[in-house]
Amino acid sequence: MTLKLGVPSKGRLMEKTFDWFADRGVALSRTGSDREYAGAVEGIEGIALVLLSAGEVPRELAAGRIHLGVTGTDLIHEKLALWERQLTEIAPMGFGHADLVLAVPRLWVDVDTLDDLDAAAAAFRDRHGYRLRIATKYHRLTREFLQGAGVADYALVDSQGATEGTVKNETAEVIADITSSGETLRANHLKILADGLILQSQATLWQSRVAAYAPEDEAALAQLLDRIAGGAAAS
Ligand SMILES: Nc1ncnc2c1ncn2[C@@H]1O[C@H](COP(=O)(O)OP(=O)(O)OP(=O)(O)O)[C@@H](O)[C@H]1O
Ligand SMILES: O=P(O)(O)OC[C@H]1O[C@H](OP(=O)(O)OP(=O)(O)O)[C@H](O)[C@@H]1O
Repeated sequence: MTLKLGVPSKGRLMEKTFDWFADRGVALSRTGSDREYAGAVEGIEGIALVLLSAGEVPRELAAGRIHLGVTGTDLIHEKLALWERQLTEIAPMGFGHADLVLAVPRLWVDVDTLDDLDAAAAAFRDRHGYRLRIATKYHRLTREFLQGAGVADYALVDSQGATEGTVKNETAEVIADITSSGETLRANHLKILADGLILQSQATLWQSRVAAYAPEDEAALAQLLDRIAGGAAAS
């Protein structure tokens, strides 16, 4: 058996994940051609690299097909209702910081809080005959948050990307999406509700509690946890 480590296969999360492990004496690399999803781990024996989409890491951890995985807190909390039973959080990694927020058109001058949104949602329904639409890919987290806030008069619209564009495209009035620099919200004339922070996320290393661990996997894991406990080497 080998200990399977799942990491995002491309983009900002992959590069920063590789740097984070390198700082702890574990070299992750992509092997083969640019387009081949194959990788290698050097520095600790018995670990295999699995390259996959950040969005699929939660499912693979929960199924026990990978032992360790890197992805954002947002994706774990959204996709795994029972994540605390299925996973252990090993280490927040200090990058991939993003806030999941509720945002409304900047032109809605009377709507700055969840209470305002609640009132606006009722007025919207009266005026238009259908519910205020909130576009998001974070269905569970958004529903839970709005339930906690007592906002019920809305309909979720699925948006798997370019969510901020849905307001201009008139397929939604409100969005729940992640923001980092805030540029995308600003460019799309949206503002965050004052109490509209749903979740703060960052890239995190998770361990599956349901995967099978052979003795050699336990040994590789112990070595890796030692390196992580030792922190980043001074560069
Ligand atoms: N602008 C951003 N700044 C920082 N972190 C971000 C940003 N956008 C997304 N993230 C984080 O990166 C992780 C992956 O995001 P996302 O689901 O958008 O994946 P992706 O890069 O589109 O890859 P894939 O489509 O393969 O899943 C999430 O945890 C998210 O919080
Ligand atoms: O606050 P900012 O720094 O502008 O970043 C936020 C944007 O980044 C992510 O989009 P991504 O680039 O992953 O594309 P997507 O919308 O297709 O998911 C996110 O969905 C926001 O749109």
